[in-house]
Amino acid sequence: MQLASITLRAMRMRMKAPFTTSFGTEWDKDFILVEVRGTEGCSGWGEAVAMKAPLYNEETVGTVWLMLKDVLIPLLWQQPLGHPREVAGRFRHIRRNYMAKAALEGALWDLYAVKENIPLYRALGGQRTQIDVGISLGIESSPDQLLAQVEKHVARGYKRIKIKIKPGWDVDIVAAVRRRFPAIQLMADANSAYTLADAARLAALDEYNLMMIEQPLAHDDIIDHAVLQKQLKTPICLDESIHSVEDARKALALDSGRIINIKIGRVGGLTEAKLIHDLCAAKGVPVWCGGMLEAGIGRAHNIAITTLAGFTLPGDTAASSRYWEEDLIEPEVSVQDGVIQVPDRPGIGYTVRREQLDKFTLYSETFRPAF
Ligand SMILES: O=C(O)CCC(=O)c1ccccc1C(=O)O
Ligand SMILES: [Mg+2]
Repeated sequence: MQLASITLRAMRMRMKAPFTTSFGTEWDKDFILVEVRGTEGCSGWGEAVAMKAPLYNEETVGTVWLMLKDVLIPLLWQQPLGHPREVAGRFRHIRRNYMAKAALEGALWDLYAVKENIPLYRALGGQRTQIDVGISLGIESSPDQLLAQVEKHVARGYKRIKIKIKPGWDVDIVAAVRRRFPAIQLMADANSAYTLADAARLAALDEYNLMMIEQPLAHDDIIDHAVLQKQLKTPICLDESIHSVEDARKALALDSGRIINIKIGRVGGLTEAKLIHDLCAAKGVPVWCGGMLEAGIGRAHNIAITTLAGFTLPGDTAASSRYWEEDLIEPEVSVQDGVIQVPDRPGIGYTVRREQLDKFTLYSETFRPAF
């Protein structure tokens, strides 16, 4: 793969509504887009999912920019790349910075698929032509407001409802949602808001037939999660704690959780995401694709990875219109009866709307190989 240039864009897009988790409220979405250009003029696109502040993990929009510019892009210029699956190896000696790596690797996978004239999901070995999706609903200012959100999205056909919990917004809220919607597939995500001292409170959730409880304990823990899992009937799903297939192997060996949320950005890219998928498939552990409130390009990558056979549970990839007045891609991601039709066009399968991109670009910089 010959590269002519790489352009980074710092983006800011206003969401339709603020999104609140146990770690805070997000309204303006700041993120970085990566465009890799081949020598024949084709482009591949990637989206970095790091937030403005290090609340979900340690990366930020600022650290991603720095890593891409000073470390990762220069590594690409060193020698030509044969195939995008080599990118992860090229970056392996660089510690962490998974979201920065994933954004660049994703753009290279897209460029590769465009040049091969095949859909990205096919390049990854995906088979599904449609995927089931759920939705992640943030913390609201009252239980009634959350119930209204649940009602609205159940009516739209989302196959699974995830609600965010934190101390003080947990058992009563889950009980209220379950009382009103006895039959829906329901789960809760704590974003690391609890400790083992809360085990009894978390065990009280066993009564409500949740599909899983996502990341109840610390973002860097797999030991306490294993202790907690023994006290719960509800399966634990790990999100923040898993950054690699090695992390996944260790967590499954300890029984720290029985389901894994795979986020491409959190694990350093599509290649590592696929390795985690393959490990879990071999062990009969269900996986699903998480979300980071992505705009269209990140959303398209999530759709592509979800076509792998082991993604047996509905993920968090909701419709563009759940987040944005107007997305950056054409067509937008649409959900009908809880299903997304996977686009069969080359690359990510959606067209990037450049005029729309320019509207939300705060700053951009282009890098070229030095000869
Ligand atoms: O709708 C989405 O993209 C998923 C939203 C979500 O749950 C989330 C959003 C931002 C950061 C972390 C998480 C999470 O899965 O923990
Ligand atoms: Mg989560």
